[in-house]
Amino acid sequence: MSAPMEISLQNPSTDETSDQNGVVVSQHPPPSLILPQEKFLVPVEVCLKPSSTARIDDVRSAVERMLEKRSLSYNDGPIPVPPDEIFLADNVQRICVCDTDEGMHNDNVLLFWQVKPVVHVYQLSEEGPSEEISSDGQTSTFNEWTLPAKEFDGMWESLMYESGLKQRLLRYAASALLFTEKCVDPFLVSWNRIILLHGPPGTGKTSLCKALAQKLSIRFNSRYPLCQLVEVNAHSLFSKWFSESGKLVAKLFQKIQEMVEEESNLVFVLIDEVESLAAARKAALSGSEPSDSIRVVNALLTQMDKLKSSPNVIILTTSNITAAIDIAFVDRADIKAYVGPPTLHARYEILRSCLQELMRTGILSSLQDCTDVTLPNYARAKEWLNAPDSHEAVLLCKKLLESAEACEGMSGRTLRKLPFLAHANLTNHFDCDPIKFLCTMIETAKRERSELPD
Ligand SMILES: Nc1ncnc2c1ncn2[C@@H]1O[C@H](COP(=O)(O)OP(=O)(O)OP(=O)(O)O)[C@@H](O)[C@H]1O
Repeated sequence: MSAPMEISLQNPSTDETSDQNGVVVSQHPPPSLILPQEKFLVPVEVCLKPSSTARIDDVRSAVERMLEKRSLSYNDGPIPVPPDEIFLADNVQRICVCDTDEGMHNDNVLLFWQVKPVVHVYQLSEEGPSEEISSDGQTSTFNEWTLPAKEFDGMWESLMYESGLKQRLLRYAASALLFTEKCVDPFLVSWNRIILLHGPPGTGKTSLCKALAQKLSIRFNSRYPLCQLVEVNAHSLFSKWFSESGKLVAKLFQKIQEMVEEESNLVFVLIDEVESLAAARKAALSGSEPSDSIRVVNALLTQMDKLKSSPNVIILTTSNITAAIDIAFVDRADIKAYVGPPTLHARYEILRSCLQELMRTGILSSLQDCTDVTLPNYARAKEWLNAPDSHEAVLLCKKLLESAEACEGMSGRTLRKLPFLAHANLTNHFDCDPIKFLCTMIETAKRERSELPD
């Protein structure tokens, strides 16, 4: 079997090395140019093996020592554990560098001497969700997870948005937790710890909320060793047994209050389809819904208001309605972010990750002489547009861009399904050449688009 290879059209010169994106990196820092205070903080996330019983502090120190010995550039992505690091090899599942694009201004690369790594060590919870079922025995009113949870592993990285959205949410939450931590007087500076994500169906709003909670549970685990996510389905609170609904809300919030009372707990409350509250209130006011319904909405809003005074709660809400949602607490959301259908850039990245997964699993054949291909990101793909087609990777990249263009208007959910549909459309499942596959995918995309509602 041939060795793993990354695609690079660049040949590094003699005394320079090339990092995983093919960017040429000088091995020699000019220390006189960089002052220590200019170092950029780069999060490094370290996931422990499920079997590991190592102390978090010991692992953190071992990773910090290992990183000090490293002398390459920092890019988002995994860092292999060196085989001679026995303690780390025994305990660590993976080490991942994050958010380096924040610090890359014009240089397009962060060199090791420009960086101060901030190491976060965590272990995934394998408990799974615990579900609370309403007394009709059918609807689940809320799900609860201990974070970071195995189910949400990799979710943050899989979500592709216009640059800035994910970082904006992360920075907002970090500021909110810092203000709370420092006991900033809310009468003087007010902030609510409420986020509303709104936009069309299938654009990843619910996933983004869960992924954000997971990320924060990793980044803030030294301050909050226990993190929980409670997912409330707003619809299910309007039980068909109306008198039950009030009880459901009371039960739900009693549970959340108990979690919040422990000040080392960080609690995320995710309320999906928040517009159903507004709809219920409107219908109740117009007389078409029983008054019990409005009592439930009001009870919920009162409870949410109470929760806001707890410093260790972040409320995440989603809505498919993009027009203003007229309910009191959503008005108070600090961040109201519109999450729209993916742009060309995001579509390319979503399809790139799909293609890589199909190559990794052997469903599609890899490029000649490569067993493990990292396809170029969007910026590099655009640079390759004028390169000659003689290189198979260039051809693949151009086809991938063409596929992303053919998917205009599709939601992230549809895009993630498209490679599956394209595979099912192949006439010969055993001839899995990636370029032919992309041609079929373009056809499939055109057909899917023609079937989209106007
Ligand atoms: N921007 C994106 N990048 C990558 N994947 C995406 C994106 N948007 C959606 N997806 C995919 O679509 C799936 C569905 O997303 P999710 O259910 O979170 O969307 P939603 O906006 O909450 O939908 P709805 O409003 O219908 O509940 C996700 O699991 C994810 O795989």
